[in-house]
Amino acid sequence: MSQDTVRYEAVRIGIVSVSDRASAGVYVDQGLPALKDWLTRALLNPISFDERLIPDEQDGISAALIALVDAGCSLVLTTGGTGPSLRDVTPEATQAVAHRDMPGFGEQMRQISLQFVPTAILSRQCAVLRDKSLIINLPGQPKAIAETLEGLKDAQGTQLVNGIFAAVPYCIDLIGGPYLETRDEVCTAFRPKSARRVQPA
Ligand SMILES: Nc1ncnc2c1ncn2[C@@H]1O[C@H](COP(=O)(O)OP(=O)(O)OP(=O)(O)O)[C@@H](O)[C@H]1O
Ligand SMILES: Nc1nc2c(c(=O)[nH]1)N[C@H]1C(S)=C(S)[C@@H](COP(=O)(O)O)O[C@H]1N2
Repeated sequence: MSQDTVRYEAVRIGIVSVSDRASAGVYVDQGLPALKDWLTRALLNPISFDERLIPDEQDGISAALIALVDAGCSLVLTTGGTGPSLRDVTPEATQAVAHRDMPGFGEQMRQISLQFVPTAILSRQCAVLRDKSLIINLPGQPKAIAETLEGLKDAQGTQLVNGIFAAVPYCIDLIGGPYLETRDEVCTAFRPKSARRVQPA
């Protein structure tokens, strides 16, 4: 058993790429690889990914989210389908399975994304809780995944605007999930002092 396995709790993460064209094979999906790449770089915990590539259909998206939560995913990230086009229904599908709303994530994502593109204002992305799972919508542009999760850094790596992932580990603590730990060079998780665990040497 590796040191990582001993020290860090395992986490199951659902990743959902919502794209009519990628799911139909018109273009190669870049959403799932981008999500896996960023999460694997950011987290020290061993991750098992449960992935779905599906079209922009509200009922199908909601069904996928419910299945991932029921399968024990503490975190579910979607990418795509958050804009104003008539086919963009990911926020509606997410709200339809919500037990509680977490509006701060959408607010912060739009703030971050405005540092990158003026059209950030067009994203209706949201986050919700369902049972013991946090579900977060990210925009569909593959580059937007790291931008929203990680935030904005300067050339020296100094954080200028916090990414939303900084708040995810503490949120997962509060809903009874595994204790998530991040690599600081990618993302520094914020927890109040009283919630920090001392790691064994
Ligand atoms: N899963 C994906 N893989 C690769 N590129 C994507 C993916 N999703 C979106 N993109 C790119 O980002 C752009 C904006 O994403 P958006 O979610 O608005 O897609 P869309 O225009 O609704 O089309 P579709 O649902 O068919 O991907 C797309 O036009 C495409 O260039
Ligand atoms: N960080 C970031 N956020 C972004 C973008 C982006 O390129 N980077 N694109 C915007 C655009 S152009 C749109 S239309 C909305 C919704 O995108 P979606 O339909 O692909 O989810 O996300 C916005 N948010």
